[in-house]
Amino acid sequence: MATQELGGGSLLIAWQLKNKRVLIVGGGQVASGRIESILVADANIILISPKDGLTSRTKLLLEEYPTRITYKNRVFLGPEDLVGIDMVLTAIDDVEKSREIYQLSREAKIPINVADIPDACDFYFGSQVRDGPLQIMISTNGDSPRMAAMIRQRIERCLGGYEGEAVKKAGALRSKLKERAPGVGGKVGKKRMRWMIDICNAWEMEDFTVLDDELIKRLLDEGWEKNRVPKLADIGGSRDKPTIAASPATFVPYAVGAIVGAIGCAFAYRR
Ligand SMILES: C[C@@]1(CC(=O)O)C2=NC(=C\c3[nH]c(c(CCC(=O)O)c3CC(=O)O)Cc3[nH]c(c(CC(=O)O)c3CCC(=O)O)/C=C3\N/C(=C\2)[C@@H](CCC(=O)O)[C@]3(C)CC(=O)O)/[C@H]1CCC(=O)O
Ligand SMILES: NC(=O)c1ccc[n+]([C@@H]2O[C@H](COP(=O)([O-])OP(=O)(O)OC[C@H]3O[C@@H](n4cnc5c(N)ncnc54)[C@H](O)[C@@H]3O)[C@@H](O)[C@H]2O)c1
Repeated sequence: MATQELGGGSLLIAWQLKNKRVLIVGGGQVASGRIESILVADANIILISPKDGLTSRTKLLLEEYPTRITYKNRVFLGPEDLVGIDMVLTAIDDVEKSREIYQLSREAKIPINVADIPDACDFYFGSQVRDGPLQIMISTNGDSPRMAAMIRQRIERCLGGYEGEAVKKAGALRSKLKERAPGVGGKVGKKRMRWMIDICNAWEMEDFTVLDDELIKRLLDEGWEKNRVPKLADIGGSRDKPTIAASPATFVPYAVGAIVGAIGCAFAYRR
């Protein structure tokens, strides 16, 4: 199989911004979208923009997140506004000023995005689908932001609405598993990864959404500890009814569970 030609794109990464300080210059429509993206990433915002230029969406965000956003009712002043800043985003209707802020940020080695000048960006924003911890980014690398938004809508139509919750529960299972079998790499790491892959492959994605603390404990007791891959029903869980306590007599061993799972998957993937 021929490989796709490498090049002409950008590096799509999930930048960890928690507790970092992000300067946003401008308070208009574009800035309000940037504010939301940065709040999602758990960073702190310093917003510089004269009050008369704030849109109602930006004002609402300032009201809703007073401790996460430090607001400065003025224009950008100069290098002093960049002190202690980890990332700069500008969304202002002033190209000269944007370029000036870009130069200052480069000198200070702070990564910057200038909303309307692609060649003054260290990184671009993308169109994104967000569902809890699940984020999907679409980039056309500057070729067509409108088409990026349209492709996002297509992806949204294909999703079932439960994927974010399923991912969140899989995350809860993984962290409980790591508590029982701690350590990075080595034999335990390999075994842990193998078991997580087997569980994810054997379960329907929707099944994860019903996992709670009790079911996670049972899954680890009956699955991880016994080197098995039980299905949701095997641990007393159900997508139709509330959790019931699983008695040892009702526990279906892995082999039977795998056959049922395979049939289930075959149905799930038929469209
Ligand atoms: C994805 C999204 C994310 C976001 O901004 O959060 C985003 N733009 C969105 C929408 C959008 N932006 C524009 C239109 C009008 C129609 C059109 O031009 O297509 C629409 C459509 C609409 O509003 O529906 C105008 C526009 N955009 C840029 C310029 C400057 C230029 O191109 O020179 C101009 C003025 C062009 C001119 O003057 O003609 C530049 C950039 N816009 C990017 C991102 C980066 C490249 C992303 C990529 O290519 O994948 C990049 C390079 C820099 C950056 O901003 O990071 C968001 C979709 C959110 C969503 O709905 O999902
Ligand atoms: N990248 C994109 O996706 C995209 C999409 C649409 C528009 N744009 C461009 O992004 C820019 C912002 O768009 P908008 O719709 O949010 O504009 P807007 O006019 O609604 O907002 C501009 C904001 O910048 C503030 N401002 C102006 N000069 C300032 C300064 N020196 N210091 C601090 N704040 C200042 C204004 O008070 C206002 O709040 C425009 O140039 C627009 O062409 C980019």
